[in-house]
Amino acid sequence: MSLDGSVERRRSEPSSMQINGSNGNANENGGTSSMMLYSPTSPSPQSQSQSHQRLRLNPNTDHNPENYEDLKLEFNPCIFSSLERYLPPSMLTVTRQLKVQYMNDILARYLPQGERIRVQRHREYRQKIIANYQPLHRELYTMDPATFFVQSFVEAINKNTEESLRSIISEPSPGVYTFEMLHQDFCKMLLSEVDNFEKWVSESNFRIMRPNTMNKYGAVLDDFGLETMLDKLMDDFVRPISKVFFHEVGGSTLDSHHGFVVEYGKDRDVDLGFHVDDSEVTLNVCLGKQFSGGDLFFRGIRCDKHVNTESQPEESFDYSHVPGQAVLHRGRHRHGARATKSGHRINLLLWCRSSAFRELKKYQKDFSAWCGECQSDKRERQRQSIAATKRELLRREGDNTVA
Ligand SMILES: O=C(O)CCC(=O)C(=O)O
Ligand SMILES: [Fe+2]
Repeated sequence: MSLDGSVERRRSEPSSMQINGSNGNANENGGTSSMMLYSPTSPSPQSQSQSHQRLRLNPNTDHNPENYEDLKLEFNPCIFSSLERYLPPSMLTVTRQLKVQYMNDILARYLPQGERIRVQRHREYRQKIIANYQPLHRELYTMDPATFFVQSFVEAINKNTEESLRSIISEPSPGVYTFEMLHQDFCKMLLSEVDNFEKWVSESNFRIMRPNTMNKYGAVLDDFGLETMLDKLMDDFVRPISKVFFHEVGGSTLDSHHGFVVEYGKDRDVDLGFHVDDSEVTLNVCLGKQFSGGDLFFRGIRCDKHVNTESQPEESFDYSHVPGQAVLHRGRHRHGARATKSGHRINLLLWCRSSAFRELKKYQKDFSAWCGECQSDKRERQRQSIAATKRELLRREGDNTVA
């Protein structure tokens, strides 16, 4: 594949696309609300033996679920109370203990023990940070649109029409959307909070998890208390935009996120190899500071099957970061970041995911609604079918003439 030259040189496995996943906390909370409504495509031996354990497709809203808070359970007690409404009628009258067993078996099928241990460890990791880290700017931890965002952005979101969104958003290349978003004061404040966090990390010798599998520097904002604020950012700001521009990849059903900062420059990461994100929609906003270089390069949108296919010249697009300005793109839009040549560049990333879209994707083969390669395959099939029809018509015409 002809990728960006500098990226090919830097990476040890240049021929295959990297999937940039989060470190240790991938999709931790994505999917719990809808997963139990679907059966796995190929059931494990364990799940086959338990295939009699079926849940209702829709919750029984007349049923009043039990409280499980007093029990020591492997999963959060709230999940049991919610899940109880999905139990088959015969299970609603059995003892609480039997219900727990039944639901526990079902939940265990979806979250294997290794995964549960990892989630538990990550929860403990976060608790350790929250118990010891003293935030510098408490006002960052609660969403305040008037101080976080520029006025034009808030107004367009408040109007919440396609027209108002289009009035502030540009699409310099298909599928790449840019707009003025963050207030300079907010950028400065977030930069100093990140500095403060990193100072605490180094002074306390705390071993932190980096944001993803490709960056050696940067920090996960969700891990030091900003999760609730970033949830609001996704729910109230990214989702309304994604509903309009990324509907076909679950833009209207984004329900979990991974929020972090990446850092480039001297003593930090230099560039970022060609990759796709573990997200349906990615929000990338430059926070500053002074820098040169660091452009994003895009090379077309692809589904899993076509992720390593050639890109077309018209799919190449370079974007220069501007502090405060947001770039919004599909996670499957192949991209990377060129070397930051001088100064220090820090960007806020919010990988937004849709558990509903991920479930649906398992049953789909044709992604021509958004994958560039599926689209050209489809065009080719249509071209061949038209050519075959024309040949057939000509043949019949010939037959008629002879007759
Ligand atoms: O450095 C950038 O701006 C890109 C970061 C990115 O693509 C990512 O973290 O997934
Ligand atoms: Fe990325």
